[in-house]
Amino acid sequence: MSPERLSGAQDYEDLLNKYDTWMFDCDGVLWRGNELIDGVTEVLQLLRSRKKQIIFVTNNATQSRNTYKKKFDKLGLEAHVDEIFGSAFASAIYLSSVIKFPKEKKVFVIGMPGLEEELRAEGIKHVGGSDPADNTLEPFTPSSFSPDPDVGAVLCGLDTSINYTKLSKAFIYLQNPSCLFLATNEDSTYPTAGALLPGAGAISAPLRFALGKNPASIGKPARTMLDCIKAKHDYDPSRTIMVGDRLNTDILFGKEGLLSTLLVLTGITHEEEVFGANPSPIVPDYVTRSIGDFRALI
Ligand SMILES: C[C@H](OP(=O)(O)O)C(=O)O
Ligand SMILES: [Mg+2]
Repeated sequence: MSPERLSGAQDYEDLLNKYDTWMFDCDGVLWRGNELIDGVTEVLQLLRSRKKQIIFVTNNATQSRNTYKKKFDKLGLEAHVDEIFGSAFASAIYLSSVIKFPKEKKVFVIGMPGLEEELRAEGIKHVGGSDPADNTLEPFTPSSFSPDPDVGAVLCGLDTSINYTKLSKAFIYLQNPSCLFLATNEDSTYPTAGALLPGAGAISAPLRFALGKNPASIGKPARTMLDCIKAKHDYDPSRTIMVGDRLNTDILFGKEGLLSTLLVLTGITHEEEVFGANPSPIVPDYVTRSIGDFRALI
Protein backbone atom coordinates (compact mmCIF):
# COMPACT_ATOMS: atom_id res chain seq x y z
CA MET A 1 0.00 0.00 0.00
CA SER A 2 1.36 3.42 -0.94
CA PRO A 3 1.41 6.33 1.53
CA GLU A 4 -0.76 9.41 1.00
CA ARG A 5 1.36 12.35 -0.13
CA LEU A 6 0.09 15.57 1.47
CA SER A 7 -0.20 18.26 -1.15
CA GLY A 8 -1.71 21.40 0.31
CA ALA A 9 -3.68 23.30 2.92
CA GLN A 10 -6.75 21.04 2.85
CA ASP A 11 -4.62 17.96 3.46
CA TYR A 12 -2.89 19.67 6.36
CA GLU A 13 -6.23 20.82 7.80
CA ASP A 14 -7.63 17.31 7.53
CA LEU A 15 -4.66 15.93 9.48
CA LEU A 16 -4.97 18.58 12.17
CA ASN A 17 -8.62 17.64 12.62
CA LYS A 18 -7.86 13.92 12.66
CA TYR A 19 -5.16 13.87 15.35
CA ASP A 20 -5.13 15.26 18.89
CA THR A 21 -1.63 14.07 19.85
CA TRP A 22 1.42 14.91 17.73
CA MET A 23 4.63 13.06 18.55
CA PHE A 24 7.66 14.71 16.93
CA ASP A 25 11.06 13.28 16.26
CA CYS A 26 13.66 16.05 16.55
CA ASP A 27 16.77 15.62 14.41
CA GLY A 28 15.77 15.95 10.76
CA VAL A 29 12.20 17.03 11.60
CA LEU A 30 12.44 20.12 13.84
CA TRP A 31 16.10 20.88 13.27
CA ARG A 32 19.38 19.76 11.82
CA GLY A 33 22.02 20.22 14.49
CA ASN A 34 21.34 23.71 15.86
CA GLU A 35 19.57 24.98 12.74
CA LEU A 36 15.78 25.12 12.87
CA ILE A 37 13.96 23.73 9.84
CA ASP A 38 12.01 26.49 8.08
CA GLY A 39 8.45 26.95 9.31
CA VAL A 40 8.74 24.72 12.40
CA THR A 41 8.29 27.60 14.86
CA GLU A 42 5.04 28.72 13.28
CA VAL A 43 3.67 25.20 12.94
CA LEU A 44 4.34 24.27 16.57
CA GLN A 45 2.61 27.54 17.58
CA LEU A 46 -0.32 26.59 15.32
CA LEU A 47 -0.62 23.16 16.99
CA ARG A 48 -0.49 24.76 20.43
CA SER A 49 -3.21 27.25 19.39
CA ARG A 50 -5.35 24.28 18.28
CA LYS A 51 -4.86 22.74 21.78
CA LYS A 52 -2.99 19.71 20.38
CA GLN A 53 -0.96 17.50 22.75
CA ILE A 54 2.69 17.68 21.69
CA ILE A 55 5.38 15.17 22.66
CA PHE A 56 9.00 15.18 21.49
CA VAL A 57 10.60 11.75 20.99
CA THR A 58 14.27 11.78 20.02
CA ASN A 59 16.80 8.97 19.75
CA ASN A 60 19.54 11.50 20.38
CA ALA A 61 21.15 10.49 23.69
CA THR A 62 23.70 13.31 23.79
CA GLN A 63 21.43 15.51 25.88
CA SER A 64 19.22 15.16 28.94
CA ARG A 65 15.63 16.41 29.05
CA ASN A 66 16.81 19.50 30.92
CA THR A 67 19.51 20.39 28.40
CA TYR A 68 17.04 19.68 25.57
CA LYS A 69 14.67 22.14 27.21
CA LYS A 70 17.46 24.73 27.02
CA LYS A 71 17.91 23.92 23.32
CA PHE A 72 14.19 24.40 22.66
CA ASP A 73 14.28 27.70 24.57
CA LYS A 74 17.36 28.88 22.67
CA LEU A 75 15.70 28.05 19.34
CA GLY A 76 12.51 29.85 20.40
CA LEU A 77 10.35 26.71 20.45
CA GLU A 78 7.85 26.24 23.28
CA ALA A 79 8.53 22.94 25.02
CA HIS A 80 8.05 21.64 28.55
CA VAL A 81 10.47 19.16 30.15
CA ASP A 82 7.73 16.57 30.63
CA GLU A 83 7.00 16.70 26.87
CA ILE A 84 10.59 15.73 26.02
CA PHE A 85 11.61 12.05 25.72
CA GLY A 86 15.16 11.30 24.63
CA SER A 87 16.93 7.95 24.50
CA ALA A 88 19.18 9.05 27.37
CA PHE A 89 16.10 9.35 29.61
CA ALA A 90 14.61 6.14 28.20
CA SER A 91 17.88 4.28 28.89
CA ALA A 92 17.92 5.45 32.50
CA ILE A 93 14.29 4.36 32.95
CA TYR A 94 15.01 1.03 31.23
CA LEU A 95 17.81 0.33 33.71
CA SER A 96 16.03 1.59 36.83
CA SER A 97 12.44 0.46 36.20
CA VAL A 98 12.29 -2.05 33.37
CA ILE A 99 15.20 -4.41 34.13
CA LYS A 100 15.64 -3.13 37.70
CA PHE A 101 19.45 -3.01 37.35
CA PRO A 102 20.91 -3.78 40.81
CA LYS A 103 21.61 -0.60 42.77
CA GLU A 104 25.09 -1.79 43.74
CA LYS A 105 26.05 -2.46 40.14
CA LYS A 106 27.58 0.09 37.74
CA VAL A 107 27.19 0.88 34.05
CA PHE A 108 30.21 1.52 31.84
CA VAL A 109 29.13 4.42 29.62
CA ILE A 110 30.21 5.30 26.12
CA GLY A 111 28.35 8.57 25.65
CA MET A 112 27.98 12.25 26.45
CA PRO A 113 27.31 14.14 29.73
CA GLY A 114 23.57 14.30 28.97
CA LEU A 115 23.38 10.52 29.21
CA GLU A 116 25.33 10.55 32.48
CA GLU A 117 22.94 13.21 33.84
CA GLU A 118 19.89 11.03 33.17
CA LEU A 119 21.56 7.97 34.74
CA ARG A 120 22.41 10.01 37.85
CA ALA A 121 18.81 11.25 38.06
CA GLU A 122 17.66 7.62 38.18
CA GLY A 123 20.30 6.62 40.75
CA ILE A 124 22.22 4.43 38.31
CA LYS A 125 25.92 4.23 39.23
CA HIS A 126 28.19 4.61 36.21
CA VAL A 127 31.83 4.88 35.14
CA GLY A 128 33.48 5.88 31.87
CA GLY A 129 31.63 8.52 29.86
CA SER A 130 33.20 11.94 30.42
CA ASP A 131 35.86 10.58 32.84
CA PRO A 132 39.07 12.42 31.82
CA ALA A 133 41.04 9.15 32.19
CA ASP A 134 39.00 7.68 29.32
CA ASN A 135 39.01 10.76 27.13
CA THR A 136 42.54 10.34 25.86
CA LEU A 137 44.32 9.59 22.60
CA GLU A 138 47.14 7.83 24.48
CA PRO A 139 47.58 4.17 23.47
CA PHE A 140 45.52 1.79 25.62
CA THR A 141 47.65 -0.58 27.71
CA PRO A 142 45.63 -3.46 29.19
CA SER A 143 48.15 -3.89 32.04
CA SER A 144 47.26 -0.39 33.23
CA PHE A 145 43.52 -1.16 33.32
CA SER A 146 41.88 -2.77 36.37
CA PRO A 147 38.26 -3.48 35.37
CA ASP A 148 35.76 -2.33 37.99
CA PRO A 149 34.25 -5.57 39.37
CA ASP A 150 30.92 -3.79 39.94
CA VAL A 151 30.33 -3.06 36.24
CA GLY A 152 27.33 -5.12 35.14
CA ALA A 153 26.44 -3.38 31.88
CA VAL A 154 27.92 -1.40 29.00
CA LEU A 155 25.65 1.35 27.63
CA CYS A 156 26.70 2.79 24.27
CA GLY A 157 25.33 6.03 22.82
CA LEU A 158 26.52 8.71 20.43
CA ASP A 159 29.92 9.83 21.71
CA THR A 160 31.63 12.53 19.68
CA SER A 161 34.82 11.87 21.69
CA ILE A 162 34.95 8.15 20.94
CA ASN A 163 38.42 6.56 21.15
CA TYR A 164 40.26 3.24 21.37
CA THR A 165 40.51 3.38 25.16
CA LYS A 166 36.71 3.56 25.56
CA LEU A 167 36.13 0.79 23.02
CA SER A 168 38.82 -1.41 24.63
CA LYS A 169 37.42 -1.02 28.13
CA ALA A 170 33.88 -1.72 26.91
CA PHE A 171 35.12 -4.74 24.97
CA ILE A 172 36.92 -6.12 28.03
CA TYR A 173 33.81 -5.71 30.21
CA LEU A 174 31.60 -7.32 27.56
CA GLN A 175 33.74 -10.44 27.38
CA ASN A 176 32.09 -11.32 30.69
CA PRO A 177 28.90 -13.05 29.49
CA SER A 178 26.92 -11.65 32.42
CA CYS A 179 27.71 -8.05 31.41
CA LEU A 180 24.71 -6.52 29.59
CA PHE A 181 25.35 -4.92 26.18
CA LEU A 182 22.95 -1.98 25.77
CA ALA A 183 22.63 0.78 23.17
CA THR A 184 20.70 4.02 23.66
CA ASN A 185 19.79 3.80 19.95
CA GLU A 186 21.25 2.45 16.73
CA ASP A 187 20.64 5.23 14.23
CA SER A 188 23.27 4.65 11.56
CA THR A 189 23.65 8.34 10.80
CA TYR A 190 23.11 11.73 12.44
CA PRO A 191 21.78 14.64 10.35
CA THR A 192 23.46 17.89 11.38
CA ALA A 193 23.21 21.33 9.77
CA GLY A 194 26.36 21.00 7.73
CA ALA A 195 26.63 17.30 7.02
CA LEU A 196 25.37 13.79 7.60
CA LEU A 197 27.56 12.30 10.31
CA PRO A 198 27.98 8.84 11.89
CA GLY A 199 25.17 8.08 14.34
CA ALA A 200 25.06 6.12 17.60
CA GLY A 201 24.82 2.88 15.63
CA ALA A 202 28.19 3.64 14.08
CA ILE A 203 29.67 4.13 17.57
CA SER A 204 28.54 0.72 18.84
CA ALA A 205 29.41 -0.97 15.52
CA PRO A 206 33.06 -1.75 16.47
CA LEU A 207 31.85 -3.54 19.60
CA ARG A 208 29.17 -5.42 17.66
CA PHE A 209 31.79 -6.53 15.14
CA ALA A 210 34.43 -7.45 17.71
CA LEU A 211 31.99 -9.32 19.96
CA GLY A 212 29.92 -10.91 17.19
CA LYS A 213 26.72 -9.89 18.97
CA ASN A 214 24.23 -7.00 18.95
CA PRO A 215 23.27 -4.80 21.88
CA ALA A 216 19.73 -4.49 23.18
CA SER A 217 18.71 -1.14 21.68
CA ILE A 218 16.44 1.05 23.84
CA GLY A 219 15.54 3.94 21.49
CA LYS A 220 13.04 3.98 18.61
CA PRO A 221 11.71 1.66 17.24
CA ALA A 222 11.86 -0.27 20.56
CA ARG A 223 8.82 -0.01 22.81
CA THR A 224 10.68 1.43 25.79
CA MET A 225 10.31 5.01 24.56
CA LEU A 226 6.56 4.55 24.17
CA ASP A 227 6.32 2.92 27.59
CA CYS A 228 8.10 5.95 29.07
CA ILE A 229 5.61 8.27 27.33
CA LYS A 230 2.64 6.18 28.49
CA ALA A 231 3.91 6.39 32.07
CA LYS A 232 3.59 10.20 31.91
CA HIS A 233 0.89 11.03 29.37
CA ASP A 234 -2.56 9.77 28.43
CA TYR A 235 -3.17 9.69 24.71
CA ASP A 236 -5.46 7.88 22.28
CA PRO A 237 -3.32 5.89 19.79
CA SER A 238 -6.13 6.15 17.21
CA ARG A 239 -5.86 9.94 17.34
CA THR A 240 -2.08 10.11 17.63
CA ILE A 241 0.42 10.68 14.80
CA MET A 242 4.20 10.14 14.92
CA VAL A 243 6.13 12.57 12.73
CA GLY A 244 9.62 11.41 11.76
CA ASP A 245 12.36 11.51 9.13
CA ARG A 246 13.72 7.97 9.43
CA LEU A 247 11.79 4.90 8.31
CA ASN A 248 13.52 2.24 10.42
CA THR A 249 13.24 4.21 13.67
CA ASP A 250 10.49 6.84 13.70
CA ILE A 251 7.99 5.31 11.27
CA LEU A 252 8.54 1.75 12.52
CA PHE A 253 8.18 3.03 16.10
CA GLY A 254 4.86 4.64 15.22
CA LYS A 255 3.54 1.62 13.35
CA GLU A 256 4.49 -0.82 16.12
CA GLY A 257 2.92 1.54 18.65
CA LEU A 258 -0.34 1.44 16.62
CA LEU A 259 0.00 5.15 15.84
CA SER A 260 -0.49 6.87 12.49
CA THR A 261 2.73 8.01 10.87
CA LEU A 262 3.85 11.03 8.87
CA LEU A 263 7.23 10.91 7.14
CA VAL A 264 8.95 14.22 6.37
CA LEU A 265 11.73 14.54 3.80
CA THR A 266 13.84 17.13 5.65
CA GLY A 267 16.14 14.57 7.28
CA ILE A 268 17.39 11.09 6.45
CA THR A 269 14.81 9.53 4.13
CA HIS A 270 14.76 10.37 0.42
CA GLU A 271 11.58 10.38 -1.66
CA GLU A 272 12.61 7.38 -3.78
CA GLU A 273 12.84 5.20 -0.68
CA VAL A 274 9.07 5.57 -0.43
CA PHE A 275 7.84 6.24 -3.98
CA GLY A 276 10.68 4.73 -6.01
CA ALA A 277 11.02 1.46 -7.92
CA ASN A 278 12.17 -0.48 -4.82
CA PRO A 279 10.37 1.18 -1.90
CA SER A 280 11.10 0.29 1.72
CA PRO A 281 8.77 -2.29 3.27
CA ILE A 282 8.24 0.24 6.09
CA VAL A 283 5.37 2.32 4.70
CA PRO A 284 4.26 5.54 6.41
CA ASP A 285 0.60 6.55 6.32
CA TYR A 286 1.45 10.02 5.05
CA VAL A 287 4.43 11.76 3.46
CA THR A 288 5.12 15.46 3.16
CA ARG A 289 8.17 17.52 2.26
CA SER A 290 8.46 19.31 5.59
CA ILE A 291 6.37 19.83 8.71
CA GLY A 292 7.06 23.51 8.05
CA ASP A 293 4.71 23.33 5.05
CA PHE A 294 1.76 23.20 7.48
CA ARG A 295 2.20 26.95 7.90
CA ALA A 296 0.05 27.19 4.76
CA LEU A 297 -2.77 27.02 7.31
CA ILE A 298 -1.71 30.26 9.03
C1 LIG B 1 19.95 10.69 16.93
C2 LIG B 1 18.99 11.33 16.00
O1 LIG B 1 17.77 11.04 16.51
P1 LIG B 1 16.32 11.64 16.22
O2 LIG B 1 16.16 12.98 16.95
O3 LIG B 1 16.19 11.84 14.74
O4 LIG B 1 15.47 10.55 16.80
C3 LIG B 1 19.31 10.82 14.61
O5 LIG B 1 18.58 11.12 13.67
O6 LIG B 1 20.32 10.17 14.49
MG1 LIG C 1 15.25 12.11 13.08
